[in-house]
Amino acid sequence: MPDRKCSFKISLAESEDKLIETLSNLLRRCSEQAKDRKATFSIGLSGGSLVQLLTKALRKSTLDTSNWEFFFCDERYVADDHSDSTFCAYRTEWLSQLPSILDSQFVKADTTKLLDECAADYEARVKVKLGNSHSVPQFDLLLLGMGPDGHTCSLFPEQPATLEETSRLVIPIRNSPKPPPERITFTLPLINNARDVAFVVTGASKSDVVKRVFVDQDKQFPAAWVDPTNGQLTLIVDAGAGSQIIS
Ligand SMILES: O=C(O)[C@H](O)[C@@H](O)[C@H](O)[C@H](O)COP(=O)(O)O
Repeated sequence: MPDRKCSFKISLAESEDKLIETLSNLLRRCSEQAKDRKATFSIGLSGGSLVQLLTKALRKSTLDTSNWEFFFCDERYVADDHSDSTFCAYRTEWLSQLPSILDSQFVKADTTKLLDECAADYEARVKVKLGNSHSVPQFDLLLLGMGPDGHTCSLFPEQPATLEETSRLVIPIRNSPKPPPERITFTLPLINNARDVAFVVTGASKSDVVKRVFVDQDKQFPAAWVDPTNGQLTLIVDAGAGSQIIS
């Protein structure tokens, strides 16, 4: 197996309840560790199935989320109230299920700006919020999903140049192979500077790509580039997604 910079842990959950418990334990650990360091807990969100899973984990955990700040590891370039918006997906879900989480706790992209400006502006917001305007800010936790093509955030295998970005922390994406075509996304320098990065991947249809990304570290898949420099990488999988990596 190729080497990693980070410490890597796999958590295999036998049922959805177990997976939610694992996710809630991760949230507890990361938020408690953050509390020892500073006033807020910064967490980067992804879309897809994570919206529901995270909602269930937060409901189960009864954690105090009042000092948490929610960012978006990627966002679709649509209006905030559009059904494609990842912010809208969380806000809609949490309004009824987690009403204690306030709108002011979301640091969202301003998609009224032109796409390039929207990405640059989000990078600036991240830097201001995380208090590091000169170097790369450090998230406490990034929660990532992975598509069947091995994409993560909005870093797609068809757009390998996005993986080579070294200066910008948030970039615009055009012609995304997965609709909608315009997006913004965190880049690897920001992702790999996080303290904790966790992938949550479910479903037997992803078992092959899970093996190729997390065991073979096959760099044709963007998710295989995630390797937090001084951080912890966790892969949370259900029995289906993990079937080819656990003997
Ligand atoms: O913006 C998007 O299109 C989604 O956020 C997407 O990137 C998602 O995170 C992955 O495809 C995994 O999604 P699932 O966990 O639902 O398979």
